[in-house]
Amino acid sequence: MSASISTLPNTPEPAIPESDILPLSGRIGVEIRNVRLAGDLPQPLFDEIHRLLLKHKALFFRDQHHLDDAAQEAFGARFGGLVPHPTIGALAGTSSVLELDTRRTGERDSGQGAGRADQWHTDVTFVDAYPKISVLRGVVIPAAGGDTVWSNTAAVYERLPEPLRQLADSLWATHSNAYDYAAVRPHATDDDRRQFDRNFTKTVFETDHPVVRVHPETGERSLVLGNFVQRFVGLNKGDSQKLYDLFQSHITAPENTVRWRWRAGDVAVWDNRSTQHYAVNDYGDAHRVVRRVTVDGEVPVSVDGRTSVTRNRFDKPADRAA
Ligand SMILES: O=C(O)CCC(=O)C(=O)O
Ligand SMILES: [Fe+2]
Repeated sequence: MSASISTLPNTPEPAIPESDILPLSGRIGVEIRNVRLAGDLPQPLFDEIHRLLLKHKALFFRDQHHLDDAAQEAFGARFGGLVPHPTIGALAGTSSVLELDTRRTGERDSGQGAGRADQWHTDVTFVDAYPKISVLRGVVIPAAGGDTVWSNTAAVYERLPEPLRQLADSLWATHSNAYDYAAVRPHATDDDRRQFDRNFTKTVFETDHPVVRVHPETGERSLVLGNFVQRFVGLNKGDSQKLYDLFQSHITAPENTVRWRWRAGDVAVWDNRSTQHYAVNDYGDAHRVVRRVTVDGEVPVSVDGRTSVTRNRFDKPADRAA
């Protein structure tokens, strides 16, 4: 006699069925279907989203048109306390939203050039306890272009040749928001430069992070680099640049990345402790607006148990900040 339903072991329904989890590449990123993001998601569903985030590093949800700033913040706050950007602050009327709008410079400039984050980076690594998770919502998306690419820096670390892994384990890097804007933005106007000084770097931070951090939730090791790195501790600029390029070349290798083609209403969530990302700047003058909330992070811990330190934090002198 075949087992009747009532005698089958009691396996609970998964909070997200397998068929709604779509891998987007071999090493990072899944799209999750049929979930309506909100601050009041049932706990089992939220726990599953959190578990998938730790596993896949980046999650993507289409058609979240119901989300406004407050609802995006409410969903983000399920992961922990939200933090505004340390120098730009929060969009008016929100507690922590950062807007990247290609038509708005000045007050709203992210410091990455008129809303174009086209440098490989991890968010806000110039402070010690930088955000652990970012939640980004597509608001205005160009008809073509404007994709974002993420890299899995834990997968990169795991696949480094052993001698490079050992080197990375032993290195520390100084990160700062006061990077060489003119070098990164050769076409920037004097006004752009002044806005950068006035907003993004009105307070300058210099923080030393281990190049390899141990993830506080998974125990995985990942690389902590990206465009806020100034130099490696104990190395000069020239040697630092070569080593940086070497490690970054592994991070930006297509095999370690996922690329998301945005539509308005999409939401991307990434584990900022084990990823870098890059907003592709290929849409000319087309309008693009995205809004981000970030969740307060932990101070990174190195493979030998030491923690990151902010070495320097100072306000720009009045003549630069004016
Ligand atoms: O514009 C994007 O797609 C990404 C912007 C970015 O770097 C961020 O929101 O942290
Ligand atoms: Fe970013």
